[in-house]
Amino acid sequence: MSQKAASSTVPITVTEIEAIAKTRLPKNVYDYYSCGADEEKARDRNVYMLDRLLITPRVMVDVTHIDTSTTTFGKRHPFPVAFAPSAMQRLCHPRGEIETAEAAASIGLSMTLSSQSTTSLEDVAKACNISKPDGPDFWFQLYLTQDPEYSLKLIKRAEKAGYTGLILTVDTPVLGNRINERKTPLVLPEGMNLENYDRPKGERKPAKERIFLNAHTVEEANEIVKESGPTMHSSSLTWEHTIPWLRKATSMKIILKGIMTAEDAKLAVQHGADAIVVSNHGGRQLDLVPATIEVLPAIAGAVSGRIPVIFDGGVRRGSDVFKAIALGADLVLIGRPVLWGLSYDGKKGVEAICNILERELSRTMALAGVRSIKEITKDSLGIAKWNGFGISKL
Ligand SMILES: Cc1cc2nc3c(=O)[nH]c(=O)nc-3n(C[C@H](O)[C@H](O)[C@H](O)COP(=O)(O)O)c2cc1C
Ligand SMILES: CCCCC(=O)C(=O)O
Repeated sequence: MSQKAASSTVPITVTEIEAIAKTRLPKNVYDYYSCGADEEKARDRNVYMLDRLLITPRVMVDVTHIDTSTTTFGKRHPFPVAFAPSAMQRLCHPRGEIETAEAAASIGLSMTLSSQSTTSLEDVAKACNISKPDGPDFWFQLYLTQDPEYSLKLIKRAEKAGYTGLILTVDTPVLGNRINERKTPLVLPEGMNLENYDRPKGERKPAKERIFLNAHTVEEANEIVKESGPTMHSSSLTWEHTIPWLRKATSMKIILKGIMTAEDAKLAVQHGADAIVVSNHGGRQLDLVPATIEVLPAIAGAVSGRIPVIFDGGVRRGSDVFKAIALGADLVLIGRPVLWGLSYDGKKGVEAICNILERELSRTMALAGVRSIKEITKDSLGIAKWNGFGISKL
């Protein structure tokens, strides 16, 4: 190894990039990004359960050519990773969501813009020319609001701007109990707004200076809605009404984010969802739920290839992507790693995160003896036996 390489300070793992981001972000912003709900057990379990899975490598396989690419909805992804929606990215970088979108476009990975973005959906679309036929898919994440007409306007705007998928987040009827956020409420600085919500100029922010258009309890929601009006999130989504209503409203793909059981996955298929995201919201909603990797096999089994199964929660290495694919995911979303990359070095930082994950995935595949995404199956995985020595195959 050359002296230069040996003394390089360039971060080479996602964890190293997070450590740098932590030193650059104000404490309350870092805490908001990193936190989970309640005792953060679900957030930590996502990572812990991925770590418990072991890879059982096969040798004497010619791995001279590794192909990490995959296709969903007819779009080719250079590797099976896309960006999860995450709110308020200008808190980590002055150009926030635009830098993230530029990184997505340059690497060719799909991105979901949060409805709670600090850059408007139109500005992101324009900056990155999201309708380019050879570019990646850009999806728009939606929290349905109390007033369906208000949501409808947002949906129409997203469609007109060129977003091809609508990710409806279904795990947030009320906000999870985020202890840090309750103790030190995060208030957006002057000049920063939730740009997709077209409140008339000068109208005050939601009650109690909440920046989230959501409440911690149903009682609080009923109180706040009187003051904050139609932008308040809805707690009344149902299988019977919500998907048919969305179907009428838009021709974008409808993707349900926050599915954690095989039963709900089947209902999503029955009600015509185009895809689901297996997600516990990065452990930020209900604490003490299973890790997403634990529920993935049953959900993938229930869906049985009828629609794409997208996965998120705790993915920090290429080997985590490998494990999720092995257990039935078609595509893997990363949430916090994008925020760490953005805080570290804007677009370049997000690209660095992607490059790290791609290289790690490709190396994992070569060392495990598989050559393509299709060849990654649960045959490559094992788990240490609870009560003794040895490995159980999954
Ligand atoms: C700071 C932050 C903001 C988030 N904002 C949103 C959001 O606006 N909409 C949404 O559906 N999910 C949101 N999520 C959840 C992510 O989309 C994703 O499910 C989760 O972060 C995945 O876990 P990971 O961070 O361990 O990769 C947010 C997550 C974080 C950490
Ligand atoms: C109402 C939720 C706001 C953003 C979000 O989803 C998160 O912080 O996890």
